[in-house]
Amino acid sequence: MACDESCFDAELHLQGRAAPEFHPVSSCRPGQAEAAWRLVRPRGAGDFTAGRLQAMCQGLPAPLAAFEPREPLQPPQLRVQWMGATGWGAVAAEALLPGGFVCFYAGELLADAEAEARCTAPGRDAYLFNLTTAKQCRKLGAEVVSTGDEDNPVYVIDAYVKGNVGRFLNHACGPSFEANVSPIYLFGPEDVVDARLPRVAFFANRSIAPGEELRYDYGMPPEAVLSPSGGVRHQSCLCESRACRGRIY
Ligand SMILES: C[S@@+](CC[C@H](N)C(=O)[O-])C[C@H]1O[C@@H](n2cnc3c(N)ncnc32)[C@H](O)[C@@H]1O
Repeated sequence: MACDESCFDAELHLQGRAAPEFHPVSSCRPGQAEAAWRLVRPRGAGDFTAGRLQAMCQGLPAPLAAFEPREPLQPPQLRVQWMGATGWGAVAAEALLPGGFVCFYAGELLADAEAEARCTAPGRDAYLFNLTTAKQCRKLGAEVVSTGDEDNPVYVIDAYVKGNVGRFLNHACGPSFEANVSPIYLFGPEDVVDARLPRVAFFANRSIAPGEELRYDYGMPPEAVLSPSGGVRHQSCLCESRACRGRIY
């Protein structure tokens, strides 16, 4: 679902630099997700309410702390800015309070295998956001048919070509002062709740001043990314945090 700039929830300042092949889409739904959304709607959806999910998630660590917000999420003003060595980044254009909503992560919704198949170039994986694994879905009380590794996501959001401001958030190793936002799986009341298809929303870990870059820990294990030939790929980290692990993956 490509759409015009009115869909974009951030003030975009691309400063004359093109973000190659990138098309902004609404942050309300992952791009192209409508068909997939219908496709995966569970037969027993009526049994599986957001309220029940919320109850079952108490005490689970983020990002599995799925919840239903009490009030509509109000997106703050963000802007996209050239950060130098780490490319484009997202910056707060207004002060954010701890726990405040930052933005969604939108993109194309893909089955995990299709997302992996797209990752032929180095760095490409960093635009994927894994949704819940079969194991996590079970923790959330859902019955899912496993199609492979229990720790692999069932679905993935790919924001490389289509996405919103969420795809511009860079990585900072955490926990640290620099990793100032966290992603949370969110099951909104207006959706047909499917444990495999949470939305991904970012929230502030602390007070954030206007002009601060927004970064989160991508949390990618060191051997998570393989090249098409099966070798392990690494990407150096430039987060400059005291907690820096030296590599994004
Ligand atoms: C999801 S994108 C973030 C937006 C990206 N900077 C851009 O210009 O489109 C992830 C990519 O940003 C860069 N990046 C993000 N965080 C970084 C970090 N801490 N150190 C080095 N590169 C980083 C890497 O190229 C990575 O593949």
